[in-house]
This record gives sequence, C-alpha cells and structure tokens, in this order.
Amino acid sequence: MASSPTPPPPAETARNGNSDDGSKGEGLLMIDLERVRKSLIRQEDSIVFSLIERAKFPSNSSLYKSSSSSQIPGFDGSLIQYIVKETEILHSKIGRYESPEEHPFFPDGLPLPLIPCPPKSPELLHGAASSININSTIWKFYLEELLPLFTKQGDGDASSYACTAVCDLNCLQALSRRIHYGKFVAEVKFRDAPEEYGPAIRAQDRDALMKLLTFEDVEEMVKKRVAKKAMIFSQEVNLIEKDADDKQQNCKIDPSLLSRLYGEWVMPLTKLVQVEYLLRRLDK
Ligand SMILES: O=C(O)C(=O)C[C@]1(C(=O)O)C=C[C@@H](O)C=C1
Repeated sequence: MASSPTPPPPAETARNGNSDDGSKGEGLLMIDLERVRKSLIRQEDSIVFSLIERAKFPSNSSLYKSSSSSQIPGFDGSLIQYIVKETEILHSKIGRYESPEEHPFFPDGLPLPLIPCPPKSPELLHGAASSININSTIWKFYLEELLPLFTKQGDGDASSYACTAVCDLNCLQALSRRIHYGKFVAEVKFRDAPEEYGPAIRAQDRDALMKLLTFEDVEEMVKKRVAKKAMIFSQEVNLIEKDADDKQQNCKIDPSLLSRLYGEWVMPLTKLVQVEYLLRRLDK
C-alpha cells in the first residue's frame, strides 16, 4: 500500500538535518530569520492576488448583514459567517487546523480530522502558540475598515454573493496566515538572542519586547515592495507597451492601499502576535 505523503514543514522552514546549509541541529528544528522573511515575502503575493480578486466585485454589503442568511434554517448570523464557518468545518475534517500555520475564524466546536493525519513531527513552536488566535480582530478590520477602501460601494447581482464570499474567505485566510506567522518570526528571534529577550519576557514587559522585535527599515521596505507588487500584478498586460502613468492608472487595485494595509494593520498585528507569543515563550 502506498504510504501517505508527509506534509511539508511550515513554509520555508527546514527540518532538523535538512537545512539548506547542511547543518545538523541538536534535536531542534532549524529555522532562521532569512527563511522566515522569505515566507513572509511569498505570502505578500497571495495577499495581493486575493485582494485583486475581491476587487472584481462591488462591496455587496448585504452579504454581511444577519438578514442575509434568513433562509438557512437554524443559523443565526450573516451569510459570510455561514460560508466561512461551514468551510472551516470541512477543512477541519481534512486536518487543516493540525498545521500550526492555520487558524480558524470560528474555532468553537470544530470536528476532529476524519482522515488520518501523519504523526506530528517535533514541534517548532512553544506549546503556548496554540492559545494565540487573533482572527476576531482580523475579521473586524477586514470587514469594517479594509473592504470599504478597495471595493466599489453597492450591491451587485445576488448571484454573485457566493463568489464574493469565497473571495473574502481567501483574503481573510491569507491575512490570517501571514499575521499568525509572527509566531515563527518570534521563535526565531528568541532563539537568536535569548539573552536579550529573556529578561523582557520574565518581566512581562510588552513595550520592551515590541522595541526589541521592531525593525523600522525592514517595515519601510515591506511597504514599498507590496505597493510595487500591487502595481505589477494588477496592471493590464498589453502586447503594445504603454507608458508608466497609463499602467499605474489602470491598476485593478490602488498600490498605495497595499502600503497602507501593511503599515496600519498587517505589520502591527504581526508584531502583536510576536509579543503575545514571546510573553508565553518561557512558560513551563
Ligand atoms: O522581519 C521581521 O523582523 C519581522 O518581525 C516581520 C515584520 C513584518 O511584519 O513584516 C514585523 C516587525 C518588524 O519591524 C519588521 C517586519
């Protein structure tokens, strides 16, 4: 009988003995800041593309009102909540949330996987990582603050609601994965400098931790890069070259929105996850 495939390690991380430089760990999984940052860069592509897809539809605000699911017996909530919840139930049955990179928006009462999951490899993160889930904050900022900034006001055809909701789900999941990846970033930073982080963790000093893990120059680069990606990924591709201004004007999503998204929400929330993780990093 064919053996079940082994899942890949968390994106861009390598397992003990498999690191690119061939180094052998001492029972610890090998990750470093460069690999973790590479994963964050790759995840930018998913976020930019998912927003471009969502921008095809108008705001479709009916989808987010509780009346939108009134025809669904026994469900109290909006249609978007229903779609995300039901999708997560299915994904949980196939083991999605066994991965430390995945976080459900509706974690209560999710079913256990129905299909056998491969035995868990040694944990990369401290056990307390599983208690950190800030999806309720991500949900709120996405629906209330971000969506109105990049979708045209108005309700389209009701037949487009399902496709719109699937786009929302993709955006939410991509943002959630990226923001919670802060756990891996924090783990690497702690392993690189336990003598710096240790005292701040023992003192439970949030401000000191925030200061230690912040790199303003990196943040500036990230904001510039995501704006550039938005411009490149969302321009009309023509066989006849257009001038640069024309390309910028025809973008499916405003590149400056991406810098703003990262500057105001994505990076601050990733840092919040890092702080929350570090505060628990020395728990027994
Ligand atoms: O690259 C890092 O060191 C991170 O912690 C990630 C990140 C980000 O979210 O992109 C967050 C905090 C830093 O100030 C810079 C960037």
